[in-house]
Amino acid sequence: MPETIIQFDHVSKLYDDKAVVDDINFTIEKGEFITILGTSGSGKTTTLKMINKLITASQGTIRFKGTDVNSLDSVTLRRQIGYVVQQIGLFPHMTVADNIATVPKLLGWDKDKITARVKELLTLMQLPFEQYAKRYPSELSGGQQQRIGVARALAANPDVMLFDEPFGAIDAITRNDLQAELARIHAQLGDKTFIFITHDINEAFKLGTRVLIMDQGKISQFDTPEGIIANPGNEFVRKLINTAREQGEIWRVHHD
Ligand SMILES: Nc1ncnc2c1ncn2[C@@H]1O[C@H](COP(=O)(O)OP(=O)(O)OP(=O)(O)O)[C@@H](O)[C@H]1O
Repeated sequence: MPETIIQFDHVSKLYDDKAVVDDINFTIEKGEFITILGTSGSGKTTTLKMINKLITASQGTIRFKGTDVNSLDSVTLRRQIGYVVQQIGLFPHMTVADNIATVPKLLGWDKDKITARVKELLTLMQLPFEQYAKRYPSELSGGQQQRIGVARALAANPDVMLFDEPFGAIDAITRNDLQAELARIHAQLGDKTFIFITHDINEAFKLGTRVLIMDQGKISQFDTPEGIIANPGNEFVRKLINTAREQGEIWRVHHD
């Protein structure tokens, strides 16, 4: 049975009377990998930040596991929601292990449990503990730093992970590796819900079990990649798919 984890019910966000998120409705089930795709300024980040209450909705109701987020304490809510952004924000003066252990330490876990968790997460990220635990962020590549950012967000075992363009500043080859790793991690963790913002249609369609497409504060379409390709919901979605197709043409090789 699908189990709803997040629900937006007529949610809007207004700045100076202008709706940047405009009366949106959607439901996310536990264990899904949702990608949010849209042009710059379409309201993706605002939508994501309303889930963990970094931004408060102006209208409507957002439910986390059935409870209105407004009636939940922000700290308690955020403990259940990991958050990864492009500007990773690792603490530069702390080792990799200490960075990953930030939240477990705040929660007062004992030392052995923290070390075991750090080891487990570094293994999951395919960064050997012996080699990486004592390094500082400046001694890692951008892609490795991003993996540590993901490990840190996963440390206290949240139900939901929010990703705001985490691979935006990463080169194409590393980005491809990180996409594959994230898909593997999601599959390996089993019941975690991932919500991932990207500008990149290929990334969105490759990673998402469903893709939520936003345009000017509204949802253009929310469906599986196959469903969207087979049946684009409106002109904006059709344009988006055609643009990706045209870009793909560049790589077509003629053999004769
Ligand atoms: N604090 C604010 N005050 C006024 N307007 C804001 C504020 N924060 C965001 N906006 C506006 O809301 C709109 C949506 O912003 P948002 O960051 O959600 O877009 P986005 O789809 O994530 O864009 P991008 O892909 O460029 O990050 C934008 O037009 C932005 O200028």
